[in-house]
Amino acid sequence: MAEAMIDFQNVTKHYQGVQAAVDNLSMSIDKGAITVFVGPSGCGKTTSLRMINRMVEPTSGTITVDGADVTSVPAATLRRSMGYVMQSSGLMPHRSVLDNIATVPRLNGVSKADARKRARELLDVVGLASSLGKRFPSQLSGGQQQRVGVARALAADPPVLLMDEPFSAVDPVVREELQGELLRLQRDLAKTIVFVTHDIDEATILGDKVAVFGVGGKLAQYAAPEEILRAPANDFVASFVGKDRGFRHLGFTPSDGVTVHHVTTVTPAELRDGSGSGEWRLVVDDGLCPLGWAAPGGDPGLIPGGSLFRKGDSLRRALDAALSSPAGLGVTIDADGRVAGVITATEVLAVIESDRRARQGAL
Ligand SMILES: Nc1ncnc2c1ncn2[C@@H]1O[C@H](COP(=O)(O)OP(=O)(O)OP(=O)(O)O)[C@@H](O)[C@H]1O
Repeated sequence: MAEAMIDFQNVTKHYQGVQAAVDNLSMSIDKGAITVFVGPSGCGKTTSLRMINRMVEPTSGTITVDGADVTSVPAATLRRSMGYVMQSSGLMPHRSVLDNIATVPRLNGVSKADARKRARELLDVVGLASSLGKRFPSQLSGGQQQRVGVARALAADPPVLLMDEPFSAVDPVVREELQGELLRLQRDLAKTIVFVTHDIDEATILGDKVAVFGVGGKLAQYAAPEEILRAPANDFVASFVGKDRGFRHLGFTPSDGVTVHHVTTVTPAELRDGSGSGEWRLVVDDGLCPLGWAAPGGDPGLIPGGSLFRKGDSLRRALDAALSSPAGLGVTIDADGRVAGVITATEVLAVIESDRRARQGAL
């Protein structure tokens, strides 16, 4: 079993005039993992997050971090010991990017030169060019500002990172990029991350565990994302997760049962010079990497292919590859990107169906 880093024991928060923003929350957050708080607006996610670093004080109950009651540490010290990233990056507008990142180390007594050196390293860690260090926050894009926000939160190398809707103000493409970056960073850093979002897709992509909060600040379900998608605890969770949860769940289902078939390949030169064929042929370069498809018949035109599938990918990727292919055949590649064969949509669907039956039988 994973080791706990943060523990909520019967934690309740009443703001004046609000029934209960958080209602008797008890949960244990794993060390070195990403835990996502998700739920509709006003269900107490931010309040729960902020009680961890005492930006908000609970009305009752206890929170411990690494075994110590948070009230045993002065609030300001506690806050500095955890990274905090919020939606509107929260950068200081009149300070350069480097100085923003260096803020907490400076407060902790690190010399200006050392703090800036560390800030420059962190720009690289979050994928920003060092030349951006001299700019002011307003001279960066929204996505870059969020990266700086992450760098600033990491500056003092805190074991715990609190992230409150950090990617919700950027467009979907940048958001996906930032999510990928966070997962990459986390593979190296293994921080204890608590991440708030109201987007269930973001929650299932990022979370090792997901806590679904319901109306009235009650924890409705707390489990691994695949478990929440497969077996929502109640109607509220089921409706929050949405009708397409079955499809999302495929993202966690292995594709072992899908057979990879041989495919006829042809190079662009062979395609130009040769005669037609009665079947779809996969056009490949000299290194056997896929370039596209040649339709049955004599037309030498190259038709762009769909998404690619690697052995070991999820059933969702298998289905994507098969359905997005103009030939109805999902191109399978090996670890080096070379063609390994093709999969058919019919067979992928048959595996999905047998997986569904097996799961129903197990319930
Ligand atoms: N400082 C405050 N004073 C009074 N009520 C508050 C305060 N902060 C939050 N609340 C109320 O507490 C409840 C929970 O708010 P909270 O911000 O924790 O929810 P949330 O799930 O993070 O919502 P959102 O997704 O909209 O940010 C809401 O009803 C909110 O109006």
